[in-house]
Amino acid sequence: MGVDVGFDMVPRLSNGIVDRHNWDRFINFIKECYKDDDQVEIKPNYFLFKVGEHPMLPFEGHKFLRFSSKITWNIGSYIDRVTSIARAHFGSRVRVWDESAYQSGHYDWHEVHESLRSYEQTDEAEIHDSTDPRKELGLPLFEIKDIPGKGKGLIALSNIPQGTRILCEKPILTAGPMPPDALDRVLAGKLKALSKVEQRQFLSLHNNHPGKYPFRGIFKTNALPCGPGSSVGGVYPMSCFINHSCLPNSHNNWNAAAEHETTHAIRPIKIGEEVTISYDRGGPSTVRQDFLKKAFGFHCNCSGCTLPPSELQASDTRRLLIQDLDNSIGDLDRMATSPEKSLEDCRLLLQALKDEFNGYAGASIARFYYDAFQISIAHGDQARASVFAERAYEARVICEGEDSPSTQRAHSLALRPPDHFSFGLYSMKWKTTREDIPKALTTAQFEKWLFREQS
Ligand SMILES: C[S@@+](CC[C@H](N)C(=O)[O-])C[C@H]1O[C@@H](n2cnc3c(N)ncnc32)[C@H](O)[C@@H]1O
Repeated sequence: MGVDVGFDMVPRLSNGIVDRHNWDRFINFIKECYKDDDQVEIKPNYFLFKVGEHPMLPFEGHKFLRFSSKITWNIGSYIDRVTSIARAHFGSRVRVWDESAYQSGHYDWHEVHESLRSYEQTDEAEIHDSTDPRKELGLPLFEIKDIPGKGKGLIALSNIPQGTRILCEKPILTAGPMPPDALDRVLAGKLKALSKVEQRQFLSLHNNHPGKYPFRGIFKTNALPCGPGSSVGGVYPMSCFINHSCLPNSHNNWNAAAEHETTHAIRPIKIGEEVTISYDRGGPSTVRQDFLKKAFGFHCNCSGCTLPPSELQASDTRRLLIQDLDNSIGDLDRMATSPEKSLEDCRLLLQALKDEFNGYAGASIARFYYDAFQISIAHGDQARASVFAERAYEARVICEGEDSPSTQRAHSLALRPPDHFSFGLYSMKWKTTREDIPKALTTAQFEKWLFREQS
């Protein structure tokens, strides 16, 4: 017998880039604190504290639920110190409990023992990440190669973890919309002013529209919009070699502040795999196929378009659902009068995106968490707005990096939701503060609270 004391991580950490980064900092801190202590042993996958009941801290934070032990003569100072370091890194997520004060932990012991067992196994992707010498040495992550049926494309030379910045480039040139002859003339003028190397880079790009206006043809085939919906396009030395997939593994983004284009891995990419982005505008496979044929002159044979018939039908249904939900979330009258319905649509849409993109929906996830933020803050709910903005931030870090203005904006809104212009715009009927974010719910309960689901 005896009483247990310790802390639980509530809600548990995700395997996303932000939580991983915070956990790594915490683990490094622990390592530094106990580097001269024989009672703390570094095992391949975790720290083992050889006091009390030998509590452990794994190197992979998403596996961690609890640090605790029965009270013995030598454990107290270890529990206290690890708890205060954890608190400094994770704040109110660290839930302290003490059975001698009639408090019990948040998780049941079955869950905790399962998490402890998982410490022994290392995730396959992480083995690749940590042992890949190319990444360590800063060597190129890809090569440009001929790809059957697609012209050239980018092939990964190493395993690329989610969130990695694969490319960051300034445009060779940019241009806005204008009639074909004028565009060709403008481009010819811009080309003349470039260096020989840049001229060669531009002229080596693919042209889907050969004929009267060769410069315009190259531009139309390759230009990436300078921001969502922008009519100005930019042409890049390497980013323009990235081919399309309807289930892309990467996301490209124009950073207006830095005036550069980035490409980030939105899911882990295996060595030898092609790096892909999406050129399409959504919708079911036939609509995507028509668009890609008309705008880019190819028939898409990506893994999303070549699913077996029943799976393709399910995917098409999800894509239509995503479009319908997107439209209804954009209805401002509904957001004002029935915000709970708009929020429910966000929940359904996020679930449909996760199902359709196998958990890696990239920037769409950030966009719809931001919609959920707007719905909440427009009715005065700072608590939920803050959580939604934090999730939009985490998704943006993966797709665009910390230096993107949208990422930074999501981060500051997570800290100060009322800074948003629409704070209380429709009502204050959901009024809360950030202090009202619940701290003692299970993950499932927390999600229900977040989306205001009736139980
Ligand atoms: C921006 S370029 C991409 C690089 C191009 N493959 C090259 O060799 O320069 C766009 C063109 O690449 C080709 N392409 C891109 N994605 C493709 C895909 N999934 N299947 C076949 N062709 C593709 C099409 O010809 C398209 O017009």
